[in-house]
Amino acid sequence: MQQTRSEAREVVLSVKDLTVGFGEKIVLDKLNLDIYRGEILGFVGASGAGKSVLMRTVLRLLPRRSGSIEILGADYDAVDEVQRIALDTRLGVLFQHGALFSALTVKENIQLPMREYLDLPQWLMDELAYLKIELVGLKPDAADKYPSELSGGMIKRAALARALALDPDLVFLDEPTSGLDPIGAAEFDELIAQLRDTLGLTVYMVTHDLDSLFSVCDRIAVLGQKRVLVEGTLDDMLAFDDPWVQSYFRGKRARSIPRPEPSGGHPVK
Ligand SMILES: Nc1ncnc2c1ncn2[C@@H]1O[C@H](COP(=O)(O)OP(=O)(O)OP(=O)(O)O)[C@@H](O)[C@H]1O
Repeated sequence: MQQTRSEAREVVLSVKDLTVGFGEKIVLDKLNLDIYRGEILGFVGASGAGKSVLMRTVLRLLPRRSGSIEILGADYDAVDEVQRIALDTRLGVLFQHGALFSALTVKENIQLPMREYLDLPQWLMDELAYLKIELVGLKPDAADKYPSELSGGMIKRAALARALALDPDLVFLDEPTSGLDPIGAAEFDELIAQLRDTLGLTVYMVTHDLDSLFSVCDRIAVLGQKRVLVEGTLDDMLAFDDPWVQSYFRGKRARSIPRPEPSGGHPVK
């Protein structure tokens, strides 16, 4: 039943038989993964399993040995330079720890992708930057602040504003709530869900945060044994017979987090 519904949905990222390695070491081996338009996919796995490697390979920051990656219906290897740049503008990335440029203000950080990809007058880039700042729930006076003057939560929001600078379709978030206190993390999760609903974003979120997985992710994929071990709903995770998956989703921490009702909205689709 679920498969029929998934098949009808538009695939915005399709990874097929992806193999990535460093020297003798194979990190990902014939990995397959699809992400559907409008969903928030939570990507989990043990430390060192290769979550960041996968994200960086999809973003073409790392080379792959074999396999194909289709983003928004286009095969990166088959498009020309102009189409490649156009595709890049439809992707937003929030790297772990925010990764803002410390010598630039929030506004200038947000305007970096605009400068790189668009040819806009300064006044328009200023207006757009203020729009993004508002969109992520920051006050306008954050625009002229430097990253060192911001709290951890504000840095995450500013980095998210930069990821949204070019109005992307697909956003990659690498551990967006790491380092935030539980309230800050819950607010950030709420913001992600809100942006998905209002902007129609598709979100690929690498996370260790069980609260995020339980509260905002529509689907979960687990990386293990160099591939996607299991993907689906929380119930699929709970039913999956693997020691790491069982201890992760049924462990003490997981049990202490209230799960939403299956019919109540987010996690089960
Ligand atoms: N540039 C690189 N050169 C060599 N090995 C690398 C490189 N990048 C990553 N690796 C290795 O690939 C493996 C997967 O790393 P990765 O950072 O993707 O793990 P992860 O699942 O994101 O872990 P974590 O949850 O701790 O962030 C690790 O063994 C790492 O040492």
